[in-house]
Amino acid sequence: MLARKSISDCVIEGYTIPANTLLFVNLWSMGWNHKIWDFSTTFRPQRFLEKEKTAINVKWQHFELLPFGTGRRGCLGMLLAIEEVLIIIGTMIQCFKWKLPDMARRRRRRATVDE
Ligand code: HEM
Repeated sequence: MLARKSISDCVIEGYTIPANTLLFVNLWSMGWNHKIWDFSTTFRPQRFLEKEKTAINVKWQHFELLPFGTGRRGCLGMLLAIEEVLIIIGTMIQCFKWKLPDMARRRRRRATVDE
């Protein structure tokens, strides 16, 4: 959960936020928001590679995607983490045989048909 304190009085989308208010950013809701993401409830990692979305990255500039937070208190380990995740996933793919459990396979088939 991202949390920040407002440093001064401000108005956001018509809501007055007094200085020193603790604000929580609902990242879960942003990730599932169909106004931001097509088929937001479907597991489609390729969405990040698709043409219209390629301009969006995780490096603090695009507020629709904030796995590492943003601003002054954004994740200090982001660049290291991005490298590490690639190595970890690559190693796991190489070293194990992967398959979905039956239930997930059925759900995935249904999701593909719905699209
Ligand atoms: C996939 C891996 C990681 C994810 C998703 C992640 C995510 C996050 C998030 C969401 C925050 C809070 C940011 C905010 O409040 O705006 C954070 C803070 C932080 N992360 Fe990470 N992180 C990851 C890996 C790492 C690694 C590998 C390191 C260090 C080597 C690291 C060091 C830190 C530190 C020091 C903070 C606190 C920054 C501050 O409060 O000023 N993180 N991280």
